[in-house]
Amino acid sequence: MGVVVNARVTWQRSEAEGKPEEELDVERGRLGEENVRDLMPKTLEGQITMEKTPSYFVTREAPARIYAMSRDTKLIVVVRDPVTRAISDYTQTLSKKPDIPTFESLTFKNRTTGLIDTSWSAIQIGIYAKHLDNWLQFFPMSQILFVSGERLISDPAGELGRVQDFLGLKRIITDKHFYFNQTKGFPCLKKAEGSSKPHCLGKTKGRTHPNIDPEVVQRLRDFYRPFNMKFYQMTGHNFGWD
Ligand SMILES: Nc1ncnc2c1ncn2[C@@H]1O[C@H](COP(=O)(O)OS(=O)(=O)O)[C@@H](OP(=O)(O)O)[C@H]1O
Repeated sequence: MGVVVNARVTWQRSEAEGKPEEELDVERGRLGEENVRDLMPKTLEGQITMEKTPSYFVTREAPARIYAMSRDTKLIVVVRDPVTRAISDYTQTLSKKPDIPTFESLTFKNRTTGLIDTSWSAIQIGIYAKHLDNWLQFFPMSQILFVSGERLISDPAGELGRVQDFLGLKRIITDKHFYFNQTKGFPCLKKAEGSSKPHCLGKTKGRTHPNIDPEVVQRLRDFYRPFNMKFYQMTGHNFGWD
């Protein structure tokens, strides 16, 4: 969640460097593996450094680059229902560019035939099985943890429990760390490290989504179903999106 609660974990967030993530991704691509290490915070013996960039999972070159930097890297990916994910993605773009076409018109290559535009990134990113295939060329499943975005909201401590186990950390973060904030409509931390104040995620997390034509939503559900099934099979985990 971008807030360090466990002192064994140090955090690198790309936005913290003051540049848009896309720009940084390009820059990192040009920099080469050794220099990526230089961008990381200094880590003490026994500490874990985390780095988070949303586009890694869907970037073709990312698995090879990360493997070249450290083949022992543990990978954590938060996934949510790809249909909701696409709408959330669209909502984010809409907040920056209010003049873009409707979600419904961007979804289809041809609305009459119902042909979905899989080249639209909001749709492409949700084909998780395809992206995972790319990672499995370099990393075994045992080094990848998929966190359920839905459970991260309904049971944050439970999901964080899985993360801590995966990282070999003591379960320091428990139910006691969270409360449900009625105004925000999401769980928040009772207090962040070094502060006695509660901490919710920012205004850009948990935006209201626009209403989408239910027929379009259904068409997308049908589109994603086989990819979701494949993904459940590959991960051995039913995320319950269908
Ligand atoms: N605790 C809590 N508080 C607020 N929001 C929460 C929380 N847990 C998960 N979420 C969901 O996180 C979604 C936003 O994450 P992003 O996709 O923007 O993350 S990322 O930084 O781009 O990786 C965001 O998606 P939207 O609802 O579409 O805004 C939230 O649903």
